Amino acid sequence: MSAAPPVFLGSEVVEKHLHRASLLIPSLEAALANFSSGAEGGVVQPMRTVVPVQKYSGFLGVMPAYSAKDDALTTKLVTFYEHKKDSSVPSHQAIVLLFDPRNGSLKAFLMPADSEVLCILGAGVQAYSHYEVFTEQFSFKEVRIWNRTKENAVKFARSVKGPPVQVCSSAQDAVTGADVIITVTMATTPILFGEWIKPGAHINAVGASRPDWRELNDEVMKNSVLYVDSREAALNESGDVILSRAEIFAELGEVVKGTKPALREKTTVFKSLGMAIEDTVAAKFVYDSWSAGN
Ligand SMILES: NC(=O)C1=CN([C@@H]2O[C@H](COP(=O)(O)OP(=O)(O)OC[C@H]3O[C@@H](n4cnc5c(N)ncnc54)[C@H](OP(=O)(O)O)[C@@H]3O)[C@@H](O)[C@H]2O)C=CC1
Ligand SMILES: O=C([O-])C1=[NH+]CCC1
Repeated sequence: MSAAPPVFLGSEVVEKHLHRASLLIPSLEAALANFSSGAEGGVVQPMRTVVPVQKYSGFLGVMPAYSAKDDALTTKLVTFYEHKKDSSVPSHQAIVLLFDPRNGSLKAFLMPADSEVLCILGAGVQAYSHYEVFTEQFSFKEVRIWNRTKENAVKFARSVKGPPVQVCSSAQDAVTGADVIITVTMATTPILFGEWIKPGAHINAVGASRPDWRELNDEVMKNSVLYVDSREAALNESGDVILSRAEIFAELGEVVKGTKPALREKTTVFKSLGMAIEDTVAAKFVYDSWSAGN
C-alpha cells in the first residue's frame, strides 16, 4: 500500500486548530517531563544543528525529535535573520515536517503565587504569544512593555486583546518592581541588568539563542536560580549561560516531574532556547485536530 500524499497545513489552518496557544500547555508539560526522564521518557532529541549564513547575518536551525509516548516524529527547519527595518520578511521563518513514525512517510507540513506586574521587553512575534499565554493563565494587575523601537511597543499596546498594556520609555522603568519579566528580543548584548530586578522576581529569557549573544547581564545570571529547557543545549547554545558561567539548577521537565523544586520565593531565570520536542507535540496536536475534522 502506498503512503497517502503529505498535506500542507498553512498558518491559517494551524491558527484555526491551535486558536489559543495555551491549548498546548498539557502536552508541553508532558513533553518537558519526558525529555528530562532519560531513556524512560522515550524522547530522542539530538542537539539541533545551526548553520550560520554569515554573508547575510542569518542562521538555519535543523531541529529533529521523536516522542515514543506521543508516537510523533518531526523535524523543524527554522531560519532566523537579523531583521532589517525596511523588510517585510519576518526575522524567523519555520516549517515543521511531521512524519508517520511507523514507516517514515511524510504526513504533513506545518507553518508556523501572586504576581501583580508583568513586564515584556521586546514587541515582536514572541512578545504577542507570551502576552497571550501569560495574561490568560495569570491575573496581573499591571502589564508593561518596553521595546527598542517605541512605535512597535505602542502598536503592541493598541492591538492586543486583553488587559491594558503600559508602554515604558526605558527598559529600566519597565522592569522596576516587576514580578515577572519576559525578554523576547533579538539583542546580542544585555538589555536586562541585575540592579533593576526586584528580589524574588521571575525572568523568562527567550531570546539570545547563540553562544555569543546575551539578553541578561552576569549579575542577573549569577544572582538567580537558573532553570533551562535542556542542560545540554544551554551549555552549547546560550550565551547568557555559557559566558556568565552561571550554575544550572534544573531542567523545567524535572520541575514538572517533581524531582526538582520550583523555588518561587527566590529570584529565578528560565532560560529557554526552544526544543524540537515542543514542535513535535504541537505539530501532532494540530494534525490530529485537522484530520479529525474539528
Ligand atoms: N526560546 C524559544 O523557544 C524561542 C526563542 N526565539 C527567540 O526569541 C526572540 C524574539 O523572537 P521574535 O519575537 O520572533 O522576533 P521578532 O523579529 O518578531 O522581534 C524581535 C524583537 O527584538 C527587538 N530587537 C531586535 N534587535 C534588538 C536589539 N539589538 N536590542 C533590543 N531589542 C532588539 C525588536 O525590536 P524593534 O521593534 O526595535 O525591531 C523586536 O521587538 C529572538 O531572539 C528569537 O530567536 C524565537 C522562537 C522560539
Ligand atoms: O526554537 C526555535 O525555533 C528557535 N529558537 C531560537 C531561534 C529559533
